[in-house]
Amino acid sequence: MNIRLHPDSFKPNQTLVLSGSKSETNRMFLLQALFPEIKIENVSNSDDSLAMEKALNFFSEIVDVHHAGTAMRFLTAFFATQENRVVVLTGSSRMQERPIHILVDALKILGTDIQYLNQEGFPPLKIKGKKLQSSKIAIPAKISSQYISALLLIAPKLENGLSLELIGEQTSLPYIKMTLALLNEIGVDTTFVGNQIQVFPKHRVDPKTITVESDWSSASYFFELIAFSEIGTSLKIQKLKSNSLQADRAVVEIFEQFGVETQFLPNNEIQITKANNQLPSEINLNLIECPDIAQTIAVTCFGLGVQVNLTGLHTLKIKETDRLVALKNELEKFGAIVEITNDSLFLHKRNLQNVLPENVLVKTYQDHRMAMAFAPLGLFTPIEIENAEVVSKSYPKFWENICF
Ligand SMILES: O=C(O)C1=C[C@@H](OP(=O)(O)O)[C@@H](O)[C@H](O)C1
Ligand SMILES: C=C(OP(=O)(O)O)C(=O)O
Repeated sequence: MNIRLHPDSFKPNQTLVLSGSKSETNRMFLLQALFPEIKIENVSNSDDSLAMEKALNFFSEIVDVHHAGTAMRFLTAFFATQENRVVVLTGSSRMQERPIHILVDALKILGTDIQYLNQEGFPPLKIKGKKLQSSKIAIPAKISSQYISALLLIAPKLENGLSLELIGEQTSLPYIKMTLALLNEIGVDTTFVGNQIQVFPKHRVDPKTITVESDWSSASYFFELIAFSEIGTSLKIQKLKSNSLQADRAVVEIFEQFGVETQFLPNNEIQITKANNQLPSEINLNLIECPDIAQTIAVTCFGLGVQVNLTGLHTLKIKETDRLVALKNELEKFGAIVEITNDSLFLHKRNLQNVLPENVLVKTYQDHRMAMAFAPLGLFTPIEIENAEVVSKSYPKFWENICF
C-alpha cells in the first residue's frame, strides 16, 4: 500500500494518545515471564511487541520474531535459561543479516548450548535451554546495547546473579539504564559503576503493576510535523513524562533548536508548540545515545534548510535496513546533498528558494522509521510513501493519527 500526502493531509492541533513504549513493553513481557507476579499496563500495540508476547505465551518449537530486534535478542537469552526446552529462534530475511554473535558468545560462556542453523554469527539459532552456571562475563558494548539488556533481563534468575563488564565504547546507553531501572522497579537490586554492572539474584518479587510510558520515538514524528508548521500550531500528547526512561525523550531539547517548545502539563501530558522561526544555520549532534531519532532529525533539518552533521551513527547500518544509505538515497530524490560514512551523515545546507520536487516516491526499505520520518515532508510538497504499512513494526496507528 502506498500513501500519497499533500499539505492538507495532516491533522495538527489535536490531542494524541500513543501506545506504550515498545522498548519498555518488550522488557516487561520478558520480566513477566520470569516473575508472573507482575502486571503490566499501557503495553505497546506494535508488531514487535506482539511478536514478543506471542513467543512467550505460545509454546512452540519454532519461534519467528519477524523484524523485531529486541525480541530476537531478549528471547535468545530467555530461551537459553529454559531448562529441557529446545527452540529454533528465527526472524525475517533482514533479521538473518543482523549480527548476534556477541550475545551468543556471552551466553556460551555462561554455559548455554546454541547452534547457528544457517550463517555463523546470525539467526536462525537452535537453542537448548540449560541451567546456566557462570555469573561473570565481559562483553563488547559498541555494536548493540540489546545484547547487554538481554543478559541483564535474565540475570536475576541466575543462581548467583550476573556481573557484567562492558568493553569499549558504550552505545545506546539509555537503553541499558532503562533495563536496570525496570529491574529496580520490580524489586531487583543492581549497581552500575564505571563499566561494571552487577545484577543480584531474585527468585520472587512482590506483586506489582507497572505502567509503561507511551513511546517517545513515535512522538518524534509529531515534533517534526510541528517544526514544519506555522508559528502557533500545537498539539498535545498523553502519557509522556519528563523523567522518562526512554532515550528518545531527547527530542525535547533537540527540537527547541527548531523552534518547537515543549510544556510538561499535569497528568503526564505534553503540549508541543511551534514557537518561533529562529533556526540555526547548522548543527552538530552526536546521536550515539538515541540512534532511533536519526531519521527524524535528518529529514527535519532537510525540511527546514538547516545544515546538519550527525555523528555516533555506527549502529544504523545493522538496523531494519542500512539507514545511512536509505536516508542518503531518499533525501537526494528531493535535491539534498548528503555525505555518509560508516558512522555519520552530513547534510549540506539547502537553499530554501529552490522549490522541492513534487510527487517523489519515497522507498521505505521495510523500515518503519523511513516511512514515518519522511511523511511530514508532505506538508511542503505532495509526496508518496511506498509500502506505508511498514509503520506497524512500532506504530500501527501512525497514518490514522497523523492524517485526516
Ligand atoms: O533496547 C532497546 O529497546 C533498543 C535499543 C537500541 O538498539 P541498539 O542498542 O542496537 O542501538 C534501539 O535502536 C532499538 O530500537 C531499541
Ligand atoms: C532499531 C529498531 O528496532 P529493533 O532493533 O528492535 O528491531 C527501531 O525500532 O528503530
